[in-house]
Amino acid sequence: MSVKKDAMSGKDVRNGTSKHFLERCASTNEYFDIAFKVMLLGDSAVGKTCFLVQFKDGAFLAGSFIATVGIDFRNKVVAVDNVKVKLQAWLTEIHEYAQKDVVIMLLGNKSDMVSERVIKREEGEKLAREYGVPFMETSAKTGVNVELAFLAIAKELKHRAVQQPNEPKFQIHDYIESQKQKSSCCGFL
Ligand SMILES: Nc1nc2c(ncn2[C@@H]2O[C@H](COP(=O)(O)OP(=O)(O)OP(=O)(O)O)[C@@H](O)[C@H]2O)c(=O)[nH]1
Repeated sequence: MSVKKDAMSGKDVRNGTSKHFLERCASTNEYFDIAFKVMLLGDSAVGKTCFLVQFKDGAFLAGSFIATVGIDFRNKVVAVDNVKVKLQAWLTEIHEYAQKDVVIMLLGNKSDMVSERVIKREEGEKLAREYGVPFMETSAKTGVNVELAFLAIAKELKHRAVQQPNEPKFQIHDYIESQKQKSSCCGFL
């Protein structure tokens, strides 16, 4: 999962001032303060669409698998410390290089498929350590850690965008370690 910053749409959220000019998301009708783009990257069938649907609608898309062709585009607004952050997700292969300040997280999805596990949790943790990114195992089916993955990204982005001078830096690794549910994984997003 990776995220890059979007334009602030002309709102004044600098230094955490309370001057938030709420905008409304056209597709969900929800108000938000700041918007960021989220991209889910991974091999076909690892569960990117299901992961997003679980986060957005709280439901699992069971049944026959239809590969996404083109861009699958959804919006969701999450609240972080009273700031409404809009996350847009682009589900497709993204032929674009990430910006330097991109926020990246490694997810091992399908953690509910215990007996069919093909990748050890330790392997995921090792890979994440090599790249210096947070890692967690998730399940789009049961919902384990789905909300947390998006919330951690939203918190990191919000803290970067609306950082108070005396506020301690948000530690995404620590936050995830304290919040994540351990489970048993198969495909990497
Ligand atoms: N058991 C289980 N099955 C899952 C999970 N996530 C997705 N699936 C199943 O895996 C298959 C592929 O899921 P998709 O979400 O369509 O995969 P995708 O990564 O979006 O695939 P592309 O569109 O080809 O990129 C579907 O049959 C889903 O029902 C999960 O967490 N657990």
